[in-house]
Amino acid sequence: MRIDVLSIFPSYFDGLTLSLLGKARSAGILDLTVRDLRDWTSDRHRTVDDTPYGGGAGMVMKPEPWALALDELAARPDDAAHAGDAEQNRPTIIFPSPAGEVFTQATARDLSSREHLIFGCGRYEGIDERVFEYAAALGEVRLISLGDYVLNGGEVATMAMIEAIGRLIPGVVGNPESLVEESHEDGLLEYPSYTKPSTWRERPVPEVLLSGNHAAIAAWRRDQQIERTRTRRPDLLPGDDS
Ligand SMILES: CN1CCN(Cc2ccc(Cn3ccc4ccc(-c5n[nH]c(N)c5C#N)cc43)cc2)CC1
Repeated sequence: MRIDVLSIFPSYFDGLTLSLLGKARSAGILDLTVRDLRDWTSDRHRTVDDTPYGGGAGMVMKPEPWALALDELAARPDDAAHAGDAEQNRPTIIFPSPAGEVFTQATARDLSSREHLIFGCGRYEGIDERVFEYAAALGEVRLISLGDYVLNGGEVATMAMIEAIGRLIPGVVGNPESLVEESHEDGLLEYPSYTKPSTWRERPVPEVLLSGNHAAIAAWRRDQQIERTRTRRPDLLPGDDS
């Protein structure tokens, strides 16, 4: 998979050279490039924002640098490998946005199957709306929100999405088994985990986990998942219409 990130704060993504994603990049499983949007400006001040038409607080990101950057990234030579299949060749262009669809594990799984993702990290009060229309001619455009709270830009959301997507790419996580029993993978929150010592500061590990009875352990874990989901996230339970 290829991932391109556009941001005016590219160093935000230095953390992606670490740990599992860093190893995946070194192993060639993940081709990730972070670019500074200002590289597509032409004035001395490398301007990317301006005042909003119609008034209002703050600044809006100018469309032209985005269009020039997306033109270049959406047509990178790697796509020539799929020159024959136009649809396969088109990237998925993701703009983090408080006005977007909410990012879930299902979104991560969907996006992890794509060939080429481009993340456009906005700042200020957002990006000129015409950029999203322009980008639709280059690929599938998705406005995606990390959740119902306001961040200062798209970088933190992009980091979270890349981590959630990246760990689903075959070969990134050493033991694919660990991707199965996770919160949200089966629609429920995960069961509690314990390790040595079996009693820690007078707190014992639940007896069933020491029993060796795998059927009883599986049943206890499922019960824990259901109980945790019922008390913490009833909205995830089937039949909940909240
Ligand atoms: C006219 N007014 C109407 C109210 N808006 C509100 C507003 C819009 C953006 C920002 C800052 N910002 C800029 C780019 C950008 C991308 C993602 C996110 C983001 N926030 N929360 C998530 N889950 C996010 C994600 N993912 C925030 C971003 C701040 C405040 C401004 C304009």
